[in-house]
Order: sequence, then C-alpha cells, then structure tokens
Amino acid sequence: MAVNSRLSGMKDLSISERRARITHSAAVEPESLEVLDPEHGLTLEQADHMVENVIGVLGIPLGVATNFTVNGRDYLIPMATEEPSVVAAASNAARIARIAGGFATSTTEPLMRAQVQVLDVADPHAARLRLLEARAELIALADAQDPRLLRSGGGVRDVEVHLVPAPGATHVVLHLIVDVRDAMGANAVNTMAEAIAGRVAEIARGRTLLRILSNKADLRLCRARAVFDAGALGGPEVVDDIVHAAALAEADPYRAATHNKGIMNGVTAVVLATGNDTRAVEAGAHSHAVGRYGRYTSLSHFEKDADGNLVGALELPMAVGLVGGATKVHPVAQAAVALLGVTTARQLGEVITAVGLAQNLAAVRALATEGIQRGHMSLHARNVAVTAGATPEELPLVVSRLVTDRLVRADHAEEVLAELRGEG
Ligand SMILES: CC(C)(COP(=O)([O-])OP(=O)([O-])OC[C@H]1O[C@@H](n2cnc3c(N)ncnc32)[C@H](O)[C@@H]1OP(=O)([O-])[O-])[C@@H](O)C(=O)NCCC(=O)NCCSC(=O)C[C@@](C)(O)CC(=O)[O-]
Ligand SMILES: NC(=O)C1=CN([C@@H]2O[C@H](COP(=O)(O)OP(=O)(O)OC[C@H]3O[C@@H](n4cnc5c(N)ncnc54)[C@H](O)[C@@H]3O)[C@@H](O)[C@H]2O)C=CC1
Repeated sequence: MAVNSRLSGMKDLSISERRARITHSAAVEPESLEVLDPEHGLTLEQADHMVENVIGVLGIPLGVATNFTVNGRDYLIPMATEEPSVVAAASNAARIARIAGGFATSTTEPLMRAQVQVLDVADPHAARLRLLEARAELIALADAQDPRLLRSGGGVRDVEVHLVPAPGATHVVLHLIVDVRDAMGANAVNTMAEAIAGRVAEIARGRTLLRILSNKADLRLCRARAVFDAGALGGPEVVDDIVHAAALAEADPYRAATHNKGIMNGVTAVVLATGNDTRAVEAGAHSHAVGRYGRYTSLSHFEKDADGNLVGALELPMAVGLVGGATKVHPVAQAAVALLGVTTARQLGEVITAVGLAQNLAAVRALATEGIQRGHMSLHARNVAVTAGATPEELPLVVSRLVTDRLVRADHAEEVLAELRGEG
C-alpha cells in the first residue's frame, strides 16, 4: 500500500486517534505500534543485554513528522526527541517542500574507512609503497573476516596509505575502504582492521597501535535538496532574508554551530528512533562541517532560484544501518523502521538527510521572520507549566496564559498557577 504522509491537524488528535490515522495512511498494522506504549517497549531484560550495569530504561517521546515526500514517495517519519517543536517544525517545512514535489535525494556507495596506525617505521615513504603493493593480499585477508558481508554484496573496496606528520615522527596510517552495505559498519570494519594489523606491521616494518574505524565518513555521503515555494514561505522578502541568514552561517562559525544544531535536531531524532548511533552521525556531520576549506561552516546552503523560490541543499556523512547495533534488538527501533518503510541503509540515510534539511529550513525561516520564540516557546510552554506544578486540568489554561502574555517562564507559570488557585 502506498503511504500518504499528507496528514493535517495531527496536533488536535489524541494519541490513539493519531495511531489510527498512521495505520490508515501507512503500510503498518495497528499491532505493530503497540510496542510504542511504555509498558510494551524495551523490557528490562532486553536492556540488560544491550549495555552494562542496567538499572532501568529511559523513555523519550516518539513523534511522527508528516508531509514528507522524498524522491516522489511519501514517508511518515518517526522522531525520538526531548525537544518541543522539533516534530512540528519538520512537518511544517515538509508541507512547504511538498508544493514543489518534496525532497530529491541521492547517496554514494556505503563506504566506511578503518584506520590502522603504524609507529616506529624507519622509512615511511617506502613503507607506504610496500603496503600499496600488498593491496590484494590485505584486501583478501580483511574480506575473509566477514563472509556474511561479502554475501550481502559488500567487502573491502580499496586500500589507502596516509603519511601523517605528528609530533616526533611521521605516522603511517593505512585506511581500509569497506563497502558495509546495510550495516553502520563499525564492528565490521574494526574486526577487519584488527585482523590485518599483524601483517600490516610486518610489511611496514613497524608497530601497529590503533585499529579502528574513522567516524569521518567522507566516502559515505547522503544529499538532499528541495525547492521551497516563495509564497508559502511568506513572500520574496522572506526568501531573501533566509538567504541572508544562511550566508551568516557560512561565514561565521558562531552562527554555523547553531545553524548545524538545527539540522541535527532532525537528523539525531530519526537516528535515535531507528536505534542508530547518534554520536557516530554527529561526529561525521561536524567533521564534514569543517570541510575542504579547513574552517567550520554551515552544512547546508540556501539560494534563490530563477523563479524566486528558495532552494535548500544539504550533504551529510551518514553512517547508519539496518542490520546490527540496537536497530535489530530494540523493539521500538524496529517499529520505527517498519513505519518508515525503508529497506536499505542508503534509503534510510537519504530520508534522514531530507529531515535534516526540513528541520533547518523551519528554524531559519522562523528566525528570519517572527523569531524562534512564538512557535517554539508556545510548544515549550507545556514543559514550563508542568515544571511549575500545573495539573493536567490546569495545563491548558496555564499554557494559554503564558503564550498570550508572551512570558514563557517558570516564575510567570507559578504566578499564573497561584492566581488560578486563588492563592496569594
Ligand atoms: C512551530 C511551528 C511549526 C509553528 O508554525 P505555525 O505556522 O504556527 O504552524 P501552523 O499552526 O500554521 O501549522 C503548520 C504546520 O506545522 C505543523 N505543526 C504546527 N504546529 C504543530 C503541532 N503543535 N504539532 C504538530 N505539528 C504542528 C503541521 O504540519 C501544520 O500543518 P497542519 O497539520 O495544520 O496541516 C513554526 O513556528 C516552526 O517551524 N518553528 C521552528 C521551530 C524549531 O525550529 N524548533 C527547534 C527548536 S529551536 C533550536 O533548537 C534550533 C535553532 C532555532 O536554534 C536552530 C537555528 O538557530 O538555526
Ligand atoms: N567509533 C564508532 O562509531 C564505533 C561504533 N561502534 C558500534 O558498532 C555498531 C555497528 O556496527 P556494525 O558493524 O554495523 O554492526 P554488526 O557487526 O552488529 O553488524 C554488521 C554485520 O552484519 C552482517 N550483515 C548481514 N547482512 C548484511 C547486510 N545486508 N549489509 C551489511 N552487513 C550485513 C555482516 O556480517 C556485518 O559485519 C553500533 O552499535 C555502533 O555504536 C562500535 C565501535 C566504534
């Protein structure tokens, strides 16, 4: 069944009504969403198998972003986040992108790097050539570690040898370039790196030290672009101002860090929802933000097209997988993957990149127009009211007062509560 992600008014529904709309609009059975109930999600026993010294599990809200079209196909996007307005913002931007056909995405092959560091090499330049001469032998040795990966069409694709000038010596660093197919790939490439290290030491005539993947996944890139209709954004001045805002992020690292945080609001939420490694994706993104000019800058770009509409473009390293890691063992992650309906790691990475671009656009549009506080803080007001002690019955009244008074602050929430309760 084709998914229809154009769902309006989800915010006004109860949780069970939202679930009913989702199962009606996507190819998932209602029972598959039952694991989203806290009492049916990750069990203590499952958690105890995942990490060490387990004493409990942490619940994070799982929302669904609507309106996404990627490469002509609709997706409902599971997002795990503690931050208010993230899911709303992604849905809002996807709604605008949809007018011009949604997001177009592409990806490289899923290539990860593992590094093998060699120390105490007397002749680093000659050692580099000796290692490159042994390319076929090293590839065969590494490939022999992972027959399942080979059967899936993956395996080592190349060997590079970098000479890294470091204090006191030149380090010889061999890179194994591995096609990890649908895995995130860390365990797969780490096993290979450890397996070839002895032979690398012999050939280089040195001592191997670190044998680990690089989180600078610069050969595993996902790209997303979209046209955002000028009228739906608020007019030509808004387009120009978003371009001005993006220009500051390109030029100024103080702004770039916040701009990129806005992108990661979306990216990390989907990475987490699907049980993937958030730190790996974040490390990759921030190293990519330094880019080829050696200066930290924005990951995305916004420009005005010939028709006066806004065009957004985003490229990100994307080390995510569908086999291995928590994705396969966490029941909620499995439900999230089923809801997304992705079948390859590359497809997952492309959708995540589209979400990153949407998230970025929503935030920058808010900043370039009314400011972040109205949209974000009116949703954050619920947290503030609960923190101040509002009961479920008092909540709507307190939230509405905080928003109308444009004072979304704990002290004001306490004042409003005292007033409501006839105190003071
Ligand atoms: C918050 C909005 C979307 C309101 O925007 P709005 O224009 O008031 O929204 P609306 O009521 O007209 O609704 C438009 C659509 O937005 C979605 N939507 C709207 N409200 C909800 C809701 N409650 N629950 C679910 N979905 C919602 C929904 O898709 C809805 O369509 P509909 O369903 O009506 O057909 C807008 O102001 C916005 O996009 N703001 C940006 C918020 C944001 O970026 N938050 C992230 C936290 S701030 C941060 O960490 C990053 C930052 C900002 O520093 C990054 C940077 O500096 O670049
Ligand atoms: N620096 C980092 O980012 C590090 C991350 N990790 C962790 O490593 C885990 C991910 O490692 P993985 O190697 O992805 O997991 P994994 O080792 O659990 O699964 C990958 C394996 O699945 C098999 N496989 C089956 N079907 C496949 C297919 N279609 N495509 C690819 N492989 C297939 C292959 O044998 C492959 O080696 C994550 O939990 C991550 O947090 C571990 C060490 C360092």
